[in-house]
Amino acid sequence: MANYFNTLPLREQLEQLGKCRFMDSSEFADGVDALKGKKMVVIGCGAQGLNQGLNLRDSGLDVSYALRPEAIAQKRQSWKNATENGFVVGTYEDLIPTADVVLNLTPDKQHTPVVKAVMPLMKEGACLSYSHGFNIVEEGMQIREDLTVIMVAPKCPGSEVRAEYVRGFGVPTLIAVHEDNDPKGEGLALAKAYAVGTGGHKAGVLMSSFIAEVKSDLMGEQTILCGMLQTGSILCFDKMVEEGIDAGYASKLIQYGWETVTEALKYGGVTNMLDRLSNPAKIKAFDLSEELKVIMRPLYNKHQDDIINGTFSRVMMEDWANDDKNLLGWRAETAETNFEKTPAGDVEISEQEFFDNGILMVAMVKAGVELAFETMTAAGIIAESAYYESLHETPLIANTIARKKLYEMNATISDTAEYGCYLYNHACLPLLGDFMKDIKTDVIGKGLDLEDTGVDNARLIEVNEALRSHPVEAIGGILRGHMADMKKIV
Ligand SMILES: NC(=O)C1=CN([C@@H]2O[C@H](COP(=O)(O)OP(=O)(O)OC[C@H]3O[C@@H](n4cnc5c(N)ncnc54)[C@H](OP(=O)(O)O)[C@@H]3O)[C@@H](O)[C@H]2O)C=CC1
Ligand SMILES: CC(=O)[C@](C)(O)C(=O)O
Ligand SMILES: [Mg+2]
Ligand SMILES: [Mg+2]
Repeated sequence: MANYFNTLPLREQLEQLGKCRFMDSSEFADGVDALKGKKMVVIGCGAQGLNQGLNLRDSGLDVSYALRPEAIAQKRQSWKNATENGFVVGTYEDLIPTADVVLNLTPDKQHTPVVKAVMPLMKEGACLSYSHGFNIVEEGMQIREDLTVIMVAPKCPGSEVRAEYVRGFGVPTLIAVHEDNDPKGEGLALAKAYAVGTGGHKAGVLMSSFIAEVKSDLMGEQTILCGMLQTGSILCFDKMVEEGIDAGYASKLIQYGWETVTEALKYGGVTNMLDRLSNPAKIKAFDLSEELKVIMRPLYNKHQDDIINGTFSRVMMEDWANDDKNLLGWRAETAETNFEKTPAGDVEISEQEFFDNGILMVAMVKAGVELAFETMTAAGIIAESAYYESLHETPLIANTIARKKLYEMNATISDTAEYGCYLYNHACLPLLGDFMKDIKTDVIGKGLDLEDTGVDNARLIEVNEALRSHPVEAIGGILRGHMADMKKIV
């Protein structure tokens, strides 16, 4: 097999990268009807598998789990996830032959062997679904021509796919039908019903392509969503402790700070997040983010370029072949960081204090969101997709850090995302070395010690105009307008 994207002429590459249409809510009027009475068999009861299955069942659909023999024999976590939630669990031989839709929710590294094992058992004309385009695009997996192949990709960690559904909302979702595998022309109906079943239609669904999804998803996770939050956590914690701030306070400010400041982002974009700061702090955060964007832009460009030309996938697959040596080594290193090893202190921090004492964190989120958005759209990703993949998903990732720090984030996201997060972190930590030397506690840990809270009006007007005029704010205003069911997280 070869990288499918690289076999295409530029014209088709651009066409596929540009597939992105925001779907009107009326297109989901049939709800889950196309899947009613159909057997949905999920392979892999992990982050996406369990949580998507819970949502689909609550939406009235018939969901069961086909697990690999050792998971059943050893009663592994995936077996516990499925059985403790009352799902039918069986082997591939038990469940696949009668399945109408097989949901491949195993790790990307396992997709080729899993699909090869399952395809011969699938009945004529069944449907195979993915939640990420890697296997089809980066590996060029060929699927039996009588099978329908679709993608329903939540732009969100598995745990929050469930959490937002339970709140009565959902998470932005990209759907696609693999053009080489839609023999009965039913792929779109199945994908739409699946997106309604997970609750994605309440947040927003894009008619996308396997290529557009994979080239944006890899970028989001390797930069703002996971990489920046990891790098920012480590740098901000070490700086605060170095400057004499109580380690427990520093740990708590970061662990819960990302969630607090990015909740403002989720509701009102970068503008609202910075509006939560005092005027002097807003200008300080703006200036820091501009500095960060200049320093980090080459790294964002490199990651996007490596994703587009297949270098990232090739390098990651070399690690797959090397028993995940880098992934496991970087995971172990992360666990040894001071931030991870310092529990959040038993100290009260008010919602506003997270902003006032987290100016640098706000600056890092602004810089990462804008850079990721700018770089994706420059590479041919359409604005709606870039918005979901940069701004909207950041608070959803921050929710995982609030639960159990970087450990929880890296355990909940896919192994592919975790690998990309560490790749970014390894490059960005040294890149920000000089920048961090000039950082003091007024922007992280203590807040500005303001004698004079006055600001220069011309500068403030300039900053406010710059905030509001960034393209991520324009598309964000439109897309958030369709999120009528958005709920507070607490
Ligand atoms: N994690 C996330 O939030 C997101 C993930 N995705 C995509 O969703 C898909 C699933 O990812 P994710 O939920 O993170 O996966 P997880 O790593 O959470 O879960 C994978 C599951 O698959 C099982 N599994 C592992 N290897 C095999 C194998 N060889 N054969 C059969 N089952 C196996 C594991 O169970 P056991 O080891 O017990 O057998 C585990 O339950 C991926 O394509 C990913 O890119 C998309 C969006 C977000
Ligand atoms: C959670 C999500 O959307 C990621 C980061 O793309 C992933 O886990 O692969
Ligand atoms: Mg993603
Ligand atoms: Mg991903």
